[in-house]
Amino acid sequence: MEKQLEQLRAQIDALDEQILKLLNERAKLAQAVGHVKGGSLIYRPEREAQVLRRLSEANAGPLPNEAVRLLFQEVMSACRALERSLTVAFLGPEGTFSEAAVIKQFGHAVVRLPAESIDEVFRQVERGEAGYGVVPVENSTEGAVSRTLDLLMQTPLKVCGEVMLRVRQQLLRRADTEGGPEGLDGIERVYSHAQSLAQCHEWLNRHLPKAERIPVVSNAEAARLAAQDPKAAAVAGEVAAERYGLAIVARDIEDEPGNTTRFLVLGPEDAAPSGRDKTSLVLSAQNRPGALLDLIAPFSEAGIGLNRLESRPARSGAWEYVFFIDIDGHRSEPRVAAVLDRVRANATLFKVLGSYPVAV
Ligand SMILES: O=C(O)C(=O)C[C@]1(C(=O)O)C=C[C@@H](O)C=C1
Repeated sequence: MEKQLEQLRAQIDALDEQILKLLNERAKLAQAVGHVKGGSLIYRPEREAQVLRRLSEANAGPLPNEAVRLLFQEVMSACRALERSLTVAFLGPEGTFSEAAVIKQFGHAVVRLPAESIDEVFRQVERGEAGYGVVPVENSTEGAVSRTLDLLMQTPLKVCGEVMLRVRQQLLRRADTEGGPEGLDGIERVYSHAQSLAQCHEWLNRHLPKAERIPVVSNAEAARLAAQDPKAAAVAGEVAAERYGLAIVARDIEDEPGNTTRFLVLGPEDAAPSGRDKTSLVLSAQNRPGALLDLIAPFSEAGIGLNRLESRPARSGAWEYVFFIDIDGHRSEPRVAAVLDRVRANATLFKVLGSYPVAV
């Protein structure tokens, strides 16, 4: 057996050297691309999406596509960092799902800048303190993040990407609590972000009906508080458990098994076409019956899929609404551009938030 192991490991060593050589060749090409680009934007979300999609299609296994995606996102992250270092702002503190979304989209070779609020993420990118920002926009269980929608209306920034993150909530508690970390005994308080509490509403009703639910600014803050209080637990992600040294006493406690949060990437420009894109818009119609349906009719007439419609009060105090709409396609495709012109002509407010690749 020893002999066999040795032989196999020698083969792995030889392959690792080849992979390393190839990776460095790739890195040199990325550096050359960086020189060709000159002073223009280094981060090209459409190209990164194309690379990841192509490799998923080419993948013959046994590595699953998810692993291939992760590995190559890190390869591109490292290559990109050779061209220029990127700073990405997100809703902090460290250990939140927003940080996990940054890593999923940009890899580890970026500077991650935790911000205190969604407003602050927008401001940091607007002021140029961060090149990009990542903000949550909707959750499959809880719906829209209204603060993000309100800020999107005003910002000069563009949406240049989206990230889909499967959100798994854990119940965390100090490992040294009475009865050991296995039980729920003695939990009088549960801290978490209001959205996470809502996502685990049924589970908490069933397992901790008497515990007080205390909403705090973030899941990471909840974990920090639970680490100081033996009678408390926190609902948060696995990264928060690691960061605050807490035990996971119940796993995957979200009520919806497919619980997913969608994040948007904000930057100075939107993305070029990648072949599979979305466009986000905000518009408003006159305040009369049927006005919205008339306004969006051109999309279905042109066969353009409308995959999200969210309304927010226009803050005019007159029961007027603005509508956030995501459509299939890139704003530069002639078919899409023609319909956008038609819709713009009839809208009282019209803003293209950006076109970007569908999440990979
Ligand atoms: O193709 C480019 O424009 C590159 O800079 C190379 C590369 C890559 O490593 O593949 C790196 C950064 C970009 O965001 C996209 C792709």
